[in-house]
Amino acid sequence: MAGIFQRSLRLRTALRHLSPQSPLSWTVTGRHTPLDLHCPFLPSTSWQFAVCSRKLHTGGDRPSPAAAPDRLPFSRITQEDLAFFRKILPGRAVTDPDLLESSNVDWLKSVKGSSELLLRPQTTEEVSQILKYCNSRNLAVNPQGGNTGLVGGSVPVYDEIILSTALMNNILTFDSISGILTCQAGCVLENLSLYLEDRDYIMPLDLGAKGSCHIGGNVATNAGGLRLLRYGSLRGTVLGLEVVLADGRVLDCLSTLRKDNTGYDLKQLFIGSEGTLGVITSVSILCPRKPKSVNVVFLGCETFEQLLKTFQLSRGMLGEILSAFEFLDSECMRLLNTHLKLRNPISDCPFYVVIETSGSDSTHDGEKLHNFLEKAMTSSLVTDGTVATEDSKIKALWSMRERVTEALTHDGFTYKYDISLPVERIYQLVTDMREHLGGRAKSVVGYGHVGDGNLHLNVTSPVKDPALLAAIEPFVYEWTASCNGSISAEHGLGLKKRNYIYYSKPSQAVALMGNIKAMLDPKGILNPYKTLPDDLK
Ligand SMILES: O=C(O)CC[C@@H](O)C(=O)O
Ligand SMILES: [Zn+2]
Repeated sequence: MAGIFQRSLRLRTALRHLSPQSPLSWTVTGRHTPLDLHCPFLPSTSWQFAVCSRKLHTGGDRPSPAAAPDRLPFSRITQEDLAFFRKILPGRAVTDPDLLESSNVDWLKSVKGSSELLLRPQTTEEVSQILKYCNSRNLAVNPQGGNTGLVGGSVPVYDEIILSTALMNNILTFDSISGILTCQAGCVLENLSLYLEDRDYIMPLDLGAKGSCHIGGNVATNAGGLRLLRYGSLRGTVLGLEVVLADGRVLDCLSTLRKDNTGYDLKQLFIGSEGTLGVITSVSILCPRKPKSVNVVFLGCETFEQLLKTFQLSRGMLGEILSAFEFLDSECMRLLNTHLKLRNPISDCPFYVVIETSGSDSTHDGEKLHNFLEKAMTSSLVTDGTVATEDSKIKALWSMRERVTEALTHDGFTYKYDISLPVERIYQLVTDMREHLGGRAKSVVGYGHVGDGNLHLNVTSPVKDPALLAAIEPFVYEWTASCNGSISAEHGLGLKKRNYIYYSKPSQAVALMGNIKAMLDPKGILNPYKTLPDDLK
């Protein structure tokens, strides 16, 4: 009883900060979590595949394990090739193995290539020269941005040449009337955010990895992140792209127009293509105005049903100011406590919610948030909560959600699933997975973007465990297909998930993807072994 009293007291105290008499003026700052890699290095054979010939719920075959992909017959780099690259990129054709090390391995340290050449172009013209040459010589190329991907798409699998966009980091133009930013692909997302904030705008995209990911990589993977609920996907906010095709031709679709119905919208082909159809060199993007008032609350719910009702209530009562509705479960909280020593800001609950509002009037927003929280509390939807009023606390609250991925890297080997489902089903998969595994895993955690119906299901084990993997897959994919969900909501397919594509796409669609690949990259030199399934190679 005392506990319940204390909980509601805390929320009531928090609500007082939201009264119209004390309007809020919070801002959310610095959400980037430095990437701290301490997980043991895993051998390059650590990926596991399953192949299924068509979508399961339409009556396909059961997937069966397959080996790592065979190295396709690309040429090996010769001294003449090196001389060419050194000539066109003086001092920027890197062969030192120590310098290549971090570009050869992914952020999770689960995929490791053995590339011997890293190219660092600065201009579109240089990218064009590189690809023209590689295409003529049949040299495979791995385009790389900030290398923060989670599906092994951003690193070489064998000895593909790494083409980094790191030095293509200039902002080209910014139109302060319409909020359209045009920049090179290698601009770091956080740098773009800072640039825009000085001009009263923000990026429509925000992710935990913003301190290192590149906008070109974000577009190439159609990254979702924390603001999608409010500002929509990159498919809507990217207005134009400049792309270098496999043979070196430059496709200039760098439009800054909101409306353009002159035939096919070709840029869409490259958004989410994971570097398999072309190398994105410049991006123009529509940016929202910087909100004048940003508020963050952290709430606890007893059941996922209550959490969903809280989401429904927030949509109704907060309306257009709702900018994020994220969740994590108590297992995530345990890992945050254990591995990162982050303290739960409220009392222990089975589920936690991070809600962000972004609006233009702090009094109005504070009032709305106050009424919403009052209603959520009196309807017994939330059992505890806290409201941040200072920057440091706001940052701390966001950390509880943003640093779950980092906490997981300290929990052993992690099997990661990024699933899109009808929102009312998203936690059922976690519950069913726990029951299905019956204690064989170290941790089974669920978190993600409630507002987008996107679950991040992660299963850990002390070491890589093929028997555990066999229990997780294909169960997780069959479960997802049975709800007509997607096996990749926002992380892409990369190397790790590509052979599961048939669970979420009909075979005719996959075949058409193969036709498009063959038309744009007939020799298959761009990011081989990624996105497209083995049976299309
Ligand atoms: O690590 C993951 O599974 C999710 C990473 C990211 O998409 C997030 O939403 O935090
Ligand atoms: Zn996510």
